[in-house]
Amino acid sequence: MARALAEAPARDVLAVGVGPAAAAAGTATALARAAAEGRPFDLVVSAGIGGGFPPDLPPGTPGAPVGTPGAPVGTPGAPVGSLVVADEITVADLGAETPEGFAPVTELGFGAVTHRPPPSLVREVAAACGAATGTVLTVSTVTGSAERAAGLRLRHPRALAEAMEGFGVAEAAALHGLPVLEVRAISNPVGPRDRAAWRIGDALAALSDAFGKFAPVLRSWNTHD
Ligand SMILES: O=C(O)c1cccc(C(=O)CC[C@H]2O[C@@H](n3cnc4c(=O)[nH]cnc43)[C@H](O)[C@@H]2O)c1
Repeated sequence: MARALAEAPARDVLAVGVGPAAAAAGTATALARAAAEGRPFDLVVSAGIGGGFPPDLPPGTPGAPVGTPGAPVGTPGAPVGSLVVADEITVADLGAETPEGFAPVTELGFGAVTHRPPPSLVREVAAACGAATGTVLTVSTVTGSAERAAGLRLRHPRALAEAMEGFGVAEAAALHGLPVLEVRAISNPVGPRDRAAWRIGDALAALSDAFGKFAPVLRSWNTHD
């Protein structure tokens, strides 16, 4: 989180735990405390590792990997080791199962399922660190099957990645009228559970490298969107 100060902006790094509820509670508490102390934040960044949806390239494309079954051909994805900056932060499993399939809470008449970070900030941060931009889903359960991956991809064709905190952080930021950004370094493919394939160390190294590259953007970014 970054604070507007007369001199260099201050940054606080907070480990808020795993999952949207812990992330929302931790973020909201920190924002409220800072505001009460007269040192409010002006930007909230949710960052961590995440699962990347494999790209579904047209058949015959050289080197085309096997993507998510059921995803429209040509759907982009996020390979392990890559970076994603969310242009949409969407909660994927907040809703109800109905005979017609999953219904998001918005269709039931409640709340929100998507937050949109400021487009210019997304563009500038992604350009600075070589990240792809797209939807990052927030889930409460790490996807562990091809069927669920395919279902998510069908409902969210723009999704590049899934993680577990972004929507919670975004809800807290929205409550405080603050812009939010989500950055994920891809540690594993979204799909059938294969714990041995997770590259957490490499993803954390990529994330820390990315912060070094886009920190100047955060410092100079003004809320002009
Ligand atoms: O299942 C395990 O053995 C296991 C071991 C270490 C970590 C985990 C996690 O589930 C970490 C969740 C943590 O990382 C983010 N994350 C990373 N990849 C994904 C994913 O494919 N789907 C959802 N979340 C993911 C998440 O934001 C959490 O903070 C499991």
